[in-house]
Amino acid sequence: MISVRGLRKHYKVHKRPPGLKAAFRSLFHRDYTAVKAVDGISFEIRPGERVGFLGPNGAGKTTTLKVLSGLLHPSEGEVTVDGHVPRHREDAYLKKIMLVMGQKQQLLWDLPPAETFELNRAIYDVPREQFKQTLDELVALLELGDLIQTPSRQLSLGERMKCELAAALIHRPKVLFLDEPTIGLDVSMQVTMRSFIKAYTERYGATLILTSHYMDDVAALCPRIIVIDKGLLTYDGGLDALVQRVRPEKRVVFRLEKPVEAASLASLGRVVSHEPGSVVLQVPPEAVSATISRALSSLPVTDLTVENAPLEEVMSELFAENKARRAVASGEASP
Ligand SMILES: Nc1ncnc2c1ncn2[C@@H]1O[C@H](COP(=O)(O)OP(=O)(O)OP(=O)(O)O)[C@@H](O)[C@H]1O
Repeated sequence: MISVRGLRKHYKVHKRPPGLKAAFRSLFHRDYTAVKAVDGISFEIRPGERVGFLGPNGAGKTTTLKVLSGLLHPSEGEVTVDGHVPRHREDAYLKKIMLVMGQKQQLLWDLPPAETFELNRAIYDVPREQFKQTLDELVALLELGDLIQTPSRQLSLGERMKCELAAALIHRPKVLFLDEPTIGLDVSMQVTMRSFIKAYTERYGATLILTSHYMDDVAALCPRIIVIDKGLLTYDGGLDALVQRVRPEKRVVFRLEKPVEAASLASLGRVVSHEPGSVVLQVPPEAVSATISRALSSLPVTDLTVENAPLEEVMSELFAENKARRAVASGEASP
């Protein structure tokens, strides 16, 4: 469905030193440097897959999504989506995809979302009957109700994001590019958006590429993740496999009937947190059952759960690993 081979996107950026003299000189002679936003990445995505596209700030995620949706031309490499070359921006292609960027809006500011929906219906040439059916579904699934008749400028951020998503789905795209769709939303709105996106992709067999700095979005939606860092692909595989590779240790969470002394925990494992009513230990996977049986005989345990490390920690550890590897590589490269 999506094929990316050797994609590079380098931006040419004008650089000049500060000061009036430099400003004057730059009128006649401009110096440029290349920003390697994406520097040779390849991946394939099958129809109906949901993939998290992750990386630290400035990694090249948005740039890649813009290339995939045809807004930017690649500097090098081959990209196809469902047999189309995105940069040709054929009508047939634009009818199959959608791009929603959490920080950009397409809703008409002074008019109700219903007007944007109608405009998109006309742009995408959606038959009236299908439009009505899709809109009814979207209104029900996203609980939009009367919001679609309220001027967009009067909507809260979360209400607006729900309407943004609905506007982008009016033509029932098969491929969704979602760039930070839950940014700035409160926790319950994030949950609503996630379950809606999942329901939509399952219902229509749609393919999803999602970027998000909220790991709960990724955990809820994406069995597979692709990580890029400084324009290079550093991981492509299962989310679970990444957790096992980066942070194989397990967290055992014990709920306690009464507080315990810190000294009684030291021999059980690494203490991640210690509260009056609970304690969290980090232990290697092979030591989980032994730790549990020792804890049950020495602590007033009322309940316990075994968990993986939080995804945020796994990702920040991976980014730190990548940074350290780059530092070593550049150290080795320098004389
Ligand atoms: N139009 C542009 N001109 C020059 N450089 C750009 C342009 N757009 C992006 N960049 C640079 O390209 C790099 C990748 O940017 P991009 O927006 O793709 O990153 P990102 O992974 O989406 O980051 P974030 O998580 O912060 O949104 C950054 O160094 C950014 O400064």
